Amino acid sequence: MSSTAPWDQLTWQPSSDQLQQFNRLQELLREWNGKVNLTRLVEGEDYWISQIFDSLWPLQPWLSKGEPLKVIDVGTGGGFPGLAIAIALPQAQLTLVDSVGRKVQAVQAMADALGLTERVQLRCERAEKTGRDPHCRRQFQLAVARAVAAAPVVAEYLVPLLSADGTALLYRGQWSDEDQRQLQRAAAQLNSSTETIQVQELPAERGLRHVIPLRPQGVCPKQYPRAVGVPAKLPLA
Ligand SMILES: C[S@@+](CC[C@H](N)C(=O)[O-])C[C@H]1O[C@@H](n2cnc3c(N)ncnc32)[C@H](O)[C@@H]1O
Repeated sequence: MSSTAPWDQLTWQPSSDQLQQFNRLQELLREWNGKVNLTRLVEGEDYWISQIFDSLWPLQPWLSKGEPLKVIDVGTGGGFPGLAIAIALPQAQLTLVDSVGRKVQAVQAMADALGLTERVQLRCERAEKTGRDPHCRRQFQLAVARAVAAAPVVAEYLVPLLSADGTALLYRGQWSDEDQRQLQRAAAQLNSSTETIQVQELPAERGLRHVIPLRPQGVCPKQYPRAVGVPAKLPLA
């Protein structure tokens, strides 16, 4: 890592053990990327800024509290933001979901190699199924998704998973007023609402990032998420 650590911009700093785990995760990604196409963001600032920092900057309120927490990462792909969160929040239980079996196997192997087996559970399934499973529905204080689908689609995946006091974090690059209007319409149908948008300029001129928090306003109607494929085909907005 370069001497200008990206988290100098955050209120949270990783411990030396956590830094070692991030380094180990980078080695594991290199190893697994040779077998499964997980991510192209593995080296240098691609890894430290576009993967680790970008996964963690929206979590500062949770990072500073360090309380026990159930977190779900939907569409985890090569393990982001989920594995970075598991390292940064040692009190958290993580559930990572992806529908692609070979990615799930690789991320499970990486979690095991990092000593996270006890706290990280992988599920190979569509998010529409996860949201209807009573073991998952309304169970999570934090539900996150990065680069998975359009925001109204992601909202339909995440909101049914939230506990009454839970928060969904939708990681986005660009964000427009029209995006916000569409998401608000979708959120209302899910009995939830958007909170203040978080904005962060990534270090090393890697662009602007937005995270849109959603909070439940009551119980999510039973019909959501709809059947596999329907949220993406007929987005709520
Ligand atoms: C572009 S990748 C992003 C991976 C990771 N979140 C990241 O930011 O690097 C999107 C991932 O979402 C998964 N995905 C998309 N729709 C899904 C769904 N309905 N259920 C489960 N996984 C889904 C895909 O299989 C893919 O691995």
